[in-house]
Amino acid sequence: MSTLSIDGHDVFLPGILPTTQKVVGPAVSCESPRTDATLGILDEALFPVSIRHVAGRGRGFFATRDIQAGETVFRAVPLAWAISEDWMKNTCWWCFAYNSRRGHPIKAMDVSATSSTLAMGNPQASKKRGGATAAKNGSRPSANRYKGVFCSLECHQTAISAHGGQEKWDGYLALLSAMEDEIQMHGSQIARSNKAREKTELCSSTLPDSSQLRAAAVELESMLSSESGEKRVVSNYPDADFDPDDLTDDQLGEWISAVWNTITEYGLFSDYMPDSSERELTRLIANQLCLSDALSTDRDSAISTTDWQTEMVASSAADRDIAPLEALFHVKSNETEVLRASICQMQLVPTSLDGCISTPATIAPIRLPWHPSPAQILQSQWSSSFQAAAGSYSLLARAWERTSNKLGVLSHARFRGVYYREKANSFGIWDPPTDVLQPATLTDGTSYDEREWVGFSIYPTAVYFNHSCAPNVSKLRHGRTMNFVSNQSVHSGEELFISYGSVTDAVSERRDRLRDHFFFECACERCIAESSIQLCTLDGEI
Ligand SMILES: C[S@@+](CC[C@H](N)C(=O)[O-])C[C@H]1O[C@@H](n2cnc3c(N)ncnc32)[C@H](O)[C@@H]1O
Repeated sequence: MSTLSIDGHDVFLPGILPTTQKVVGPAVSCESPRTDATLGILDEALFPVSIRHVAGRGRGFFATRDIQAGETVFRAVPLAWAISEDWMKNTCWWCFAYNSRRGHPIKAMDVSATSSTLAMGNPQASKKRGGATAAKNGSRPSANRYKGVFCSLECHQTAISAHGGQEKWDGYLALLSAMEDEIQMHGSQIARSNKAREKTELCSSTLPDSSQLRAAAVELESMLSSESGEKRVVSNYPDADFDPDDLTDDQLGEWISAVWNTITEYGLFSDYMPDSSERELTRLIANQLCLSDALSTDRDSAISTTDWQTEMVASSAADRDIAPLEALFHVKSNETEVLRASICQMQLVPTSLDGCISTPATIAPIRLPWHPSPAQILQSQWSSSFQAAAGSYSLLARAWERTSNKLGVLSHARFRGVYYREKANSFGIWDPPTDVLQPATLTDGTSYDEREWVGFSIYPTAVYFNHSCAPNVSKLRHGRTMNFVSNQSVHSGEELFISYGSVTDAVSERRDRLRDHFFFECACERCIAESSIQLCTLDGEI
């Protein structure tokens, strides 16, 4: 346990892993993405695109020559994926083929679960078959049998080898089963406490004032120190006139890590059950962590840009069906954007005595500064996105622990490094698989609304497509492969855009949606044009 003294306050720095604990897999951390100004042209013979920086949008794909409508400008394969809860039995876990009526014939069961299923019906059989193995491994067998389904034996075998062989594949299914156990065991209890929490949050008038908050924090801290025999947390209080925009990303990042240390140390939010879409994201992360264990046990993130470029191009070639792990290191993490938005929403310390709660007097814009205590964190109104992240981590970490003898330690930094890269960068897997802009353009007569959302997946080499509400590129999925096809002619040097969602709504709805789901203010040409028209109309009315 480390402590640091700032302005006479002991600042608690927990969460540093003991060196004896093994951390496997890639060191994906919360560092900023590599800027890769040098990514440049990929391979013109293969794809007519380059990656360049563009003011206000970061990196983007640009045409390196004139492109005709209907040309494939890029192709990508996934690094990790998760099938939606609703269609687990109907969607092939490898090629994403969807069969809504009959499901798929090949079922791959979690073998660790077999023993516990037997245990429930026949303890003797359990002892003989699986119980001993589970005991030897030191892991608890799951009560839930997780079954992957496949449309063919070939898909089944390919998935197993992609995961690093039968043992690792079994480990992945065991992890999913353990998550399912956690969901079922804690589900109803957690739903009750979520409801109670919502109720409290609605009654914002019941928020404690600053002296109550301090008293609660001091009480909790003294309770914790008397339990552990040492003084563990001393929190300080920030200046009241603080503006979160004064913080640099690095300062904010430091503060976020400190908050996560407190959250994980005290198991805060461990009673928060993520909703079904968060649970799907958590499964995607589970898949990515298991796959990365198979893909690269010892490699760290220090791969050179040139090697990565070669890998990126190679992974887009037709014979690859899994993206290189290194590509994930280049994906932009959205953590600071999400948390900046949260801080603005946080109503933390009442600054006046008349009961009016103002936006937080929160973080002093200094070194590492305000270290909230568990009581402060629990009594603050964290944004739902923060609760969701902490709840997802807690769910995965509990399941992970049950299978941890194989998987190493899941630190919050490792989880966040993946979570905030995959959260707003994954693509939905839809059936029918064509990303069309107008329902009328569907050739098979299916309407856009009838498309089924069967899961989602991260295609880390394709995340450089920025969004436009009038995109010039459409996504066309062919099995696991995502093809990016121009839907109009594009001149050399122009940027290539896809759409991140429905483009048929009004400008304010589109922008709200992009802000809520993808954490950015859309600055596409169409939004700018339509919002200036809106402003003119408003002016006219006034
Ligand atoms: C999937 S990434 C696209 C690649 C990204 N530009 C990068 O450098 O990694 C999505 C991010 O790009 C930026 N972005 C994409 N489309 C945008 C748009 N229309 N207006 C403003 N920012 C956009 C936002 O920062 C968003 O969070």
